[in-house]
Amino acid sequence: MKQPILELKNITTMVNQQTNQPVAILQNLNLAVYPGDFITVLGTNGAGKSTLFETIAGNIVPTYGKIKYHQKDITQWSVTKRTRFLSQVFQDPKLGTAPRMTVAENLLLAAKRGQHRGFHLRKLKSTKVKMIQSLQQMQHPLIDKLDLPTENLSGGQRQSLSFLMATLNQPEILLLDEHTAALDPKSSMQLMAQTAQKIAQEHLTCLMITHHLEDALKYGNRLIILQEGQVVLDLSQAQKSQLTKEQLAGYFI
Ligand SMILES: Nc1ncnc2c1ncn2[C@@H]1O[C@H](COP(=O)(O)OP(=O)(O)OP(=O)(O)O)[C@@H](O)[C@H]1O
Repeated sequence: MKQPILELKNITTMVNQQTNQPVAILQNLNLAVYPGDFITVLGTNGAGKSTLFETIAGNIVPTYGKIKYHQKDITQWSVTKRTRFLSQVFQDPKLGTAPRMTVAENLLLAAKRGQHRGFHLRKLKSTKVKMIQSLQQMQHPLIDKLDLPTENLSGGQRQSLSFLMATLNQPEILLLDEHTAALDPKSSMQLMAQTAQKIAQEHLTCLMITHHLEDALKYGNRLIILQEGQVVLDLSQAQKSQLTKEQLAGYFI
């Protein structure tokens, strides 16, 4: 029996506790994530999906409950400490990349992430050769853009870079928070294909928030639905392969 990489046990996250109207955003939430899981996360606006990710990433410390990583209690671990095993891509293409730095410099930064070393432009040349080789292997569209400042990229290209940076060091856990939502349909489809390919090739463990029911059904081996801060449905690959988009939509009515 596989052990989970990550476990959320009875997580309750309260806000406005100092007022007379405290609100529980996550309510006694339980979730076990196993190695190689690709979990699509659905839920209506305000269901607590982003709060769940913030809690996993350490930006929010839960009011009650425990978070375990390989059975170790990491509930109080800082965001920085968690970046050793965790990477994120957000909805906003402007997040996740340094705008004035070139694509190559951003990739170099990502490659050095968590290594506590200084940033040496001198090292850029040798690292760039390796980058070009791996981008060529991937037939990646950013191959011609390495010397361009990131702020000059389109939203789709920038998001593609954010994804590349987030997965460069093969994180043990990857969180994708509607990472294709701000893109036009073509760019969104391209990035989603790139995402699925990378996750499959490198056996990454991933949670992906999406509002696209088709994507939630098409990708991943599990599908969960959040409602009022709780996981109300957790479907296996076999269960979700039996579901139609219309049946899935029924859970939201
Ligand atoms: N600091 C806060 N203070 C008060 N309410 C908050 C706070 N942070 C989040 N909330 C509320 O908690 C609920 C869950 O928010 P969250 O962003 O996690 O939802 P979501 O499922 O990601 O929604 P969406 O699909 O719209 O992105 C929302 O009703 C939000 O307004």
